[in-house]
Amino acid sequence: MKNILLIHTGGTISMKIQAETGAVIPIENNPITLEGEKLKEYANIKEIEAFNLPSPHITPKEMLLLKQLIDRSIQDDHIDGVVITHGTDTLEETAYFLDLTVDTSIPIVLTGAMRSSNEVGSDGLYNLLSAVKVASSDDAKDKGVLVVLNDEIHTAENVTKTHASNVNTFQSPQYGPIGFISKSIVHFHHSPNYRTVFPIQSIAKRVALFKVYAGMEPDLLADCVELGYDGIVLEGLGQGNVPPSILPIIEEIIKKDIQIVLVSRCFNGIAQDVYGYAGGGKSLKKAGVIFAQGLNGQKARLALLIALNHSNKTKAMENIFSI
Ligand SMILES: NC(=O)C[C@H](N)C(=O)O
Repeated sequence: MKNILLIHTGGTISMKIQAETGAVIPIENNPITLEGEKLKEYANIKEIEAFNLPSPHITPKEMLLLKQLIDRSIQDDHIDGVVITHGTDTLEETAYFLDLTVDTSIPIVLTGAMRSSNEVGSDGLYNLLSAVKVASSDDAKDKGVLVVLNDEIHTAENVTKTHASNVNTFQSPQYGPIGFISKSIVHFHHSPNYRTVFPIQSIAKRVALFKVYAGMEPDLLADCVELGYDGIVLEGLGQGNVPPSILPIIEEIIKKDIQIVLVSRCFNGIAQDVYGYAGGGKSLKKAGVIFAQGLNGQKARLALLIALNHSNKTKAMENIFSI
C-alpha cells in the first residue's frame, strides 16, 4: 500500500449544516478527520490538520504555508502522494499556486465537497476516497497538481469552479478532464503539457485583478499606482480587447514598470493581439501588455504574483507567460 499524506485545510467538506438555522458552518471536531479510518484499506494514511478555514479565508500566505509543509514532509518522510482537502470556492487557486511552486514528481491531489458532512447526498467522503485512489496511482506521477471531484481528474492549470452548488461544478473549459475514476480503476486519457516550477520563499508583492466592462473608466486603474500595486491582471473583452477609455492609463502604468497581464473574460479561449483599433489587442501588445496563455483571471493573478516574488523575476515572467 502507498503512503499518503492527507492534509486538511477546511471548507464545506469539514463543515456541518445546523438544524436550527440551516447555516453551513465550520465545526471544531472536523468531521472529515474522523473518516480517516475508512481510508485505511486503500492506503497508509498520515493525517494532518493544517488549518480549518472556509476557503474564502485562504490567502496566498496559507498557500505558501501549504507549499512549505509539503516540501518538508516530502524531504523527511517516505511519502508516495499527497491529498489536500480544501473549500471549493478558492480550491483552484491553491491547486494552481502549488502547481507552480512545489517541485516534485509525486502526485498532489486536491479535493473538496459541495455538500457538508451531514447533508443528504454528502459528497465529501466519496471525493476524498477518489482523491486517495488517484494519489496512490503510479499513473498520477509527473502530472503536476491534480483536482479530483465527482469522479473526474483535472489539472490545476485548467480546472475552474463553474457552478455555485452542483456537485459537478469543477470543469476544465479549455481542454476537459485528463482522467476519470470508476469503481475499480483510475484512468488517465490525457497527459498535461510540460510544466516548470518556480519555488518562492515569501510573498511581498501585490497584484490586483479587474474584470474589464463596457464603458470602464480609468480611475480605478490609476488608483492601483497610487496604492503601490506591483502588477495588474485585466480580464479583457473577447479575444483580448479593452475600451479606448482605459488605453492611456494602461500605457502610463506600464511606463512606471508595473506589469499588466491580460486574459479573456470569456469562459473559453485565449487573449490574443488580433484587433487593430484603439484598445484592441494590437494596441495593448504595443503598449507592453503581457498576454497570458488561456489562464483565467484568478490564476493569471497568482502566476504574476509568483513571478514577481521569484528571485529571477525576468526569467519567471518569460517562462510563465511565454514572452
Ligand atoms: N463547497 C465549499 O467548500 C464552499 C465553501 N464556501 C468553501 O469554499 O469553503
